[in-house]
Amino acid sequence: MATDFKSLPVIDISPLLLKCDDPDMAEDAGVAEVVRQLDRACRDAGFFYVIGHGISEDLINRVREITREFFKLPYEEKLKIKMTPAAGYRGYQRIGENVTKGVPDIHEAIDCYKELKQGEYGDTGKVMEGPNQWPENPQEFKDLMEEYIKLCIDLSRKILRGISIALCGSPYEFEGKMAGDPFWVMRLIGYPGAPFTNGKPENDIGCGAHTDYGLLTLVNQDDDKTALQVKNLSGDWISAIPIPGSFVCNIGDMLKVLLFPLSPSLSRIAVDENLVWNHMQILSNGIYESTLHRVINSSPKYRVCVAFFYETNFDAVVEPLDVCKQKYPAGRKGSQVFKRAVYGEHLVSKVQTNFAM
Ligand SMILES: N=C(N)NCCCC[C@H](N)C(=O)O
Ligand SMILES: O=C(O)CCC(=O)C(=O)O
Ligand SMILES: [Fe+2]
Repeated sequence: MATDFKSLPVIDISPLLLKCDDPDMAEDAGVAEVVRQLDRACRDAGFFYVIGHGISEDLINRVREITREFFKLPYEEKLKIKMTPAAGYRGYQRIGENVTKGVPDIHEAIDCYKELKQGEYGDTGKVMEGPNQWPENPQEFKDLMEEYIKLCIDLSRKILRGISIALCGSPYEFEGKMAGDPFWVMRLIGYPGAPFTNGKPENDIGCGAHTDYGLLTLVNQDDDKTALQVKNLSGDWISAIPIPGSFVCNIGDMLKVLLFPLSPSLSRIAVDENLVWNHMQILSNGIYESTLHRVINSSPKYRVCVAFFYETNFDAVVEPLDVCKQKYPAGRKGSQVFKRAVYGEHLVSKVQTNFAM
């Protein structure tokens, strides 16, 4: 994030969706306005709400409700789809099992990932191999989620056409070699309601401050609790107050990489706090950054969030787009920083350190 934003912008992307299959879409006035708003939002906050996205509010709500029902099941039932390294880190994890910066997160979740063909990406890919583990009951669970995933993939690709135009003019920078076969992650997450002590909610950290790993995240959150917080330049936490039917959308580490040029000696994203580059950040030569965010559910009610992460190809070598190097040869802060990251390596290094098992 580059500014002291006090709220997150709302972007109606319907003009972009109308034209997004037209190679000349950038010349359309409606598209140009959406692109301007996306660019502003990515520079200022790295976060924005998306409305006019064409995914029915009914489906968005059903996906959260069926997730809520699953988390209500007895623990033994949930353990039938337990997440383990042998299962490619896919499946159910209990409260406190996911760890962020050494602190257990107060959430439970089902993690699923694009299914990889055996051996497709060598040793790195092997870590993530395995079929997704879906609950047996209710029966429609898997079908509903698979329908939702398809729509999220499609929507993300379209939003990225707009962001691509914002960065370099061509709508297709995030297709082909970079993200023509996009990896994706979906986390179905449940945050217990805050316990009350002495009449005050005890604010457990549902998910500690982090950035997301890939290109673009679509957050589908409960309408009636405010819990997701985004850090601005001054260090204030700005709440992503729910807007029913919207997605909270944010850019991840790979876009950051695409925008900033990495030290040639670094073959993967450095773990140092100040050197963490999101996909989006590398791709954009630092013009866009992935923004720190966290979750605190201070409502007494259980909160559900379905987060969809649209990433580059698993084996994409992400480095600044040529156009970004030309436009911003010295990077955003005036110092030449060359960065490059292999997305799959970044993901695996995260996943392997995310769990206390
Ligand atoms: N696939 C994504 N982006 N998951 C985000 C999870 C963030 C929390 C995780 N423990 C961490 O420390 O990264
Ligand atoms: O629960 C939320 O609102 C967001 C969760 C999140 O940031 C994540 O899973 O990466
Ligand atoms: Fe996140």
